[in-house]
Amino acid sequence: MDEFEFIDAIKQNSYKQPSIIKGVGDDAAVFRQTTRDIVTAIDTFVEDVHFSRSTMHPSHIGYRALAANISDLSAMGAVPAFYLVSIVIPGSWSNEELTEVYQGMAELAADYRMDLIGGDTVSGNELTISITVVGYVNREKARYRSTAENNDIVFVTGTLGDSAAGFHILNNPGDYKDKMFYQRRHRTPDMRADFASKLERLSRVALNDISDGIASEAHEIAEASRVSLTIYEDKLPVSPNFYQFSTEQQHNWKLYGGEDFELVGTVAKNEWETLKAIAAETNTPITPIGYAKSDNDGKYRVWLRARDNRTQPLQKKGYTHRSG
Ligand SMILES: Nc1ncnc2c1ncn2[C@@H]1O[C@H](COP(=O)(O)OP(=O)(O)OP(=O)(O)O)[C@@H](O)[C@H]1O
Ligand SMILES: Cc1ncc(C[n+]2csc(CCOP(=O)(O)O)c2C)c(N)n1
Ligand SMILES: [Mg+2]
Ligand SMILES: [Mg+2]
Ligand SMILES: [Mg+2]
Repeated sequence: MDEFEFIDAIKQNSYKQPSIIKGVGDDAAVFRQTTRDIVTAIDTFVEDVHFSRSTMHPSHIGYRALAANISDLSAMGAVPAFYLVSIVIPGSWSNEELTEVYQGMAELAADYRMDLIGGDTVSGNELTISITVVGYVNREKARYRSTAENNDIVFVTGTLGDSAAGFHILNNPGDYKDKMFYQRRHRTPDMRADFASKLERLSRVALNDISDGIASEAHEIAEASRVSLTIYEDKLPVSPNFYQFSTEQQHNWKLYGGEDFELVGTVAKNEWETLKAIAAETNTPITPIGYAKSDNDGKYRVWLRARDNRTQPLQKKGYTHRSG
């Protein structure tokens, strides 16, 4: 299959989004928008950095690459609409495997009526997938990291540390409780897009998605909003059998593991009940885990409070690609 046959094989025959004017097949795609604001993001996934063939089937690789991007749209409160895929393909990947990568993306895209409207195909040394996503929000309704305020409640969706646990299990085969659950959370993470877009009913909410670990993302909210956050360690939600892992693994995975693609945010106390109602409507577990304070020394810290009330600064560490 040459480049052109490959593009032919992966392209959609019809589009679901009414705003599309030109999809795959020209020099660029065209869509029209008059009333809503457009939200766009890109994330890149590299073999042996973000995924490996030993722990992921090709369809999981596609699924998770698109999932991570939908997660960024969700963190903006946007409804997903389009995606474009740039792929670098090494000779060692077969046509069947590449088709499965795209099928993994298409499976998740179908849940959100997303259309594949373009991309780029080149050969190279490591399988590398960059996905650009486009979504919509109603005017002025994009949700930013920078809007947390004094006395807000800090909340998180779902459970933390499952993806890192799943990655550990895939790399260290053995007997584990809920093995399939953890593997699924790593390979095909749950999306919070429906919950996130309904948050437009709130007058204000700060949002960030958890790709690097809640420690890192909580700092991003604190710094962008110029507030300090206090998080209660024993309130951080974990899955029922998470206790099977060592204390150190639990601590590291839930705070710094990343790739859970849950949402962390802050909301005013008087809108907590509305937030809970939206969570119930969309079957989204949410947990209050702490609070925001503006009375600080200009450092905008994140504090971690242990069960015995001892409070320490939470380090802004997680999975980072470049240091120094
Ligand atoms: N190479 C780059 N060139 C231009 N802008 C960039 C580049 N890398 C990141 N950015 C921008 O920096 C901001 C933060 O990006 P970052 O990738 O940290 O966010 P994220 O996607 O939420 O996190 P993650 O990549 O861990 O999922 C975004 O506005 C992003 O578009
Ligand atoms: C083979 C393999 N090695 C390591 C990891 C773990 N990992 C990779 S990137 C990342 C953080 C998010 O990255 P980004 O900031 O690029 O979104 C994490 C936790 C993995 N999933 N697969
Ligand atoms: Mg990014
Ligand atoms: Mg993000
Ligand atoms: Mg991201």
